[in-house]
Amino acid sequence: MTSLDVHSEPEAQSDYAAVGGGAAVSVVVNRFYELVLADDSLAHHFDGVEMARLKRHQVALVSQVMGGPVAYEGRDLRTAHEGKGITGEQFGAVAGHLIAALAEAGVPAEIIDRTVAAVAATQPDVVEVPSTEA
Ligand code: HEM
Repeated sequence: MTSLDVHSEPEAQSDYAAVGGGAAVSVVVNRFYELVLADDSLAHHFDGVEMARLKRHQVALVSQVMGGPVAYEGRDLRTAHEGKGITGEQFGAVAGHLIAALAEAGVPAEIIDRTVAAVAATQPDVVEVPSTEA
């Protein structure tokens, strides 16, 4: 290795830094909610929800799971989704929109996989009506 090898410490950077930090995460989250609200199977859940606040919390959550210097300080996810009757299918659709928004922003597949795995782990807290498919 020479002193010109700028890639000598690839693991030193968080996924958050690798994708471009807070500005990039904001772009992804804005696009994510555009896709969610355009999806007729999901949009009704967001009637009357203050989207600016929701986006702020979602940016913090995604930043945190990507290893950014941001702490999510919203409600715990079980409390936030309680009583909404969210189904396994709806959860899958929301996760799909997040993947699409990340991919559109040019986020590398490996980082998408890690981010979505962290989000998928929240399923037991969000879903109240398990998918009918086995
Ligand atoms: C894919 C995993 C999901 C994650 C990580 C997630 C994350 C979040 C977060 C961080 C908040 C903000 C909580 C707060 O403001 O304190 C929130 C709120 C909300 N989520 Fe989710 N969510 C997910 C799936 C879903 C699904 C599938 C639906 C329904 C289709 C949904 C509907 C909502 C609604 C309606 C709110 C606003 C609640 C309110 O302010 O009253 N979420 N979610």
